[in-house]
Amino acid sequence: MNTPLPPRLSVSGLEVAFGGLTALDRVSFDVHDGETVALIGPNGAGKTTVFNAVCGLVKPRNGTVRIAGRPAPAKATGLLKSGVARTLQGLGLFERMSVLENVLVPLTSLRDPGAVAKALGVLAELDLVHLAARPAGTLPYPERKRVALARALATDPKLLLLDEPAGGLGTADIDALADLVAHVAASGRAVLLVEHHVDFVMRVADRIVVLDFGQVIASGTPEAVQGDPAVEAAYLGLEAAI
Ligand SMILES: Nc1ncnc2c1ncn2[C@@H]1O[C@H](COP(=O)(O)OP(=O)(O)OP(=O)(O)O)[C@@H](O)[C@H]1O
Repeated sequence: MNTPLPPRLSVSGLEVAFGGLTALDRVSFDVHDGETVALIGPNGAGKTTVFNAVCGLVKPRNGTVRIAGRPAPAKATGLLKSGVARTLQGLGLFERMSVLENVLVPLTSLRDPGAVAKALGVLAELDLVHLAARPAGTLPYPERKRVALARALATDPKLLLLDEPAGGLGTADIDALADLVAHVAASGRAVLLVEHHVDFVMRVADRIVVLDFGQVIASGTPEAVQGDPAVEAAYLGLEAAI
């Protein structure tokens, strides 16, 4: 009999406090290979803190983060080696460096001998080759977002963490992004994304985990979560009501 594989990401009983503020309270969820999970919730619900805890940027008071059954490494290079890549809300591009140089950064830190070929490959996949020599800071926002995504995909991660990937994009770019995320998941990768854009979430997520005041108040398929009274109450009065 085959032993089932552990989830690509398993967050269990996560508790994070900032001084007297409990930012995460016993948060648990899994993300499996080939699955896209969206983490949603009102402002301040704790979504970014989950990402930061997964990446070792904040230390939980309690709970565990496991990547493919092993404790998550705390350092950036360790995470890359474990097959984890992340995009940031603020993109975090090196503005004066070229698009190609930005995408090379994680590959170089892994001392990947095929770095240039891989970077060019991912730039081609994201229709960015023609911009490879341009300083990242000179590009329009949607292209800069694509560069950040290319940089995250360059190391061929098994788990991709996307922080507000649809934020600031127009309809056509969001459509293209949704197709890309579907393609990434269909290739067997696990995707965890934080997002406020409800239509995008409903379109790409296999499952949604809803946070409010640091607690998971609902989780399930987009259809199940959409009709959940606790979710409606959490969003009550907010423009982004799901
Ligand atoms: N470094 C920090 N020091 C103190 N408090 C923090 C810190 N980081 C986050 N918090 C607090 O923790 C709570 C959760 O914040 P977090 O940024 O994770 O929420 P979020 O759901 O990502 O919000 P948003 O949708 O606005 O990005 C908030 O009350 C926030 O003010």
